[in-house]
Amino acid sequence: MSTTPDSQAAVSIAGLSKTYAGGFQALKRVDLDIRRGEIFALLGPNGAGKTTLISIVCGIVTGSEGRVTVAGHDIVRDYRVTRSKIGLVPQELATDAFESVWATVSFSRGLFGKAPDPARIEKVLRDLSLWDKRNEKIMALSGGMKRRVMIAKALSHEPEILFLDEPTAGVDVELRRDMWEMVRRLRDGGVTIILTTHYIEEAEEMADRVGVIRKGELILVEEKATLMKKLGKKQLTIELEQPMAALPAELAALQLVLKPGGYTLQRDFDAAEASAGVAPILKRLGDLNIGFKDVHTQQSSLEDIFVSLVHDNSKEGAPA
Ligand SMILES: Nc1ncnc2c1ncn2[C@@H]1O[C@H](COP(=O)(O)OP(=O)(O)OP(=O)(O)O)[C@@H](O)[C@H]1O
Repeated sequence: MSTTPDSQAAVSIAGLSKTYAGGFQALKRVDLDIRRGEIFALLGPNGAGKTTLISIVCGIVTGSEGRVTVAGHDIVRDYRVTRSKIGLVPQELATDAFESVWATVSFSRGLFGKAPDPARIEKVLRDLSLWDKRNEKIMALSGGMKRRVMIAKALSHEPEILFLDEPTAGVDVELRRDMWEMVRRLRDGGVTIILTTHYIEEAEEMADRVGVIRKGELILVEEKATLMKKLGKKQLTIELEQPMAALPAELAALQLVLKPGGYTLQRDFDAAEASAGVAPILKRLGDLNIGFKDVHTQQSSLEDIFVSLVHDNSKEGAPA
């Protein structure tokens, strides 16, 4: 277990624990390095410790043990420096309802000691489709627009690292897609993104790497693509024209299974063998003159993987 933060990382967390005043341990010796320029998705069920982790890095909550650095700066010793490098979009919409969008976002920049920069604020508002609303009071905006304002505030001081805590909870599909697009643009512009989410689809769509946290423990950190490859499954289903009374030995040798009723053949692949496996099976059926009406494959999603990690793995601990 590492105890020295990595100064090259955007965020380096070493041996971080948090016990709240009542004695509840929300984080247990978490080690995690967030690479510069990546989109990192932190997944976990309710109460797993995601907000606690983000809040510590952003200096809102104090850790009980361990060290965190942001771009090589200690978050406690160099608080002002590290905080100015971070933009935080919290779960709760917290902003002054009576101010205009423009004033709110400009003021936010000022809080970080940055000189006014109307061109920068204009760009942020335009990128978030808020430009037309710049003179409206926050209270007059829809929920989705208010959420955009929260993001604009977080971006107003040009952070290197953006934390998004459940960014699309409760937003409609269109806004969710817009936000994903925007997050990608930010990443392409060099911003490191850390997001927490309940929507596995969001992590699947967006993340370069995924971390899974459960009961305060980081049980897995993996490239999303590797995770899908390692733990993903594919299932091939073949609907036959004529039912089979029993599975012929030639098909059993291909690890096909005959489902009750005799009309359906099935075969499970792990992700590594899946792409190569389907065609030979279909060819073999053709050679044996076995007619089929339909063939489909189903791929397990990150959701299946996540559910199995969080629920089935409680005794074994982290997977290899
Ligand atoms: N100030 C606090 N005092 C005591 N316990 C707390 C405090 N804040 C959070 N907790 C507890 O710590 C645990 C982790 O909470 P946290 O908000 O970090 O989880 P989360 O993964 O972000 O969950 P959610 O997605 O529901 O926000 C929860 O059991 C929560 O009740």
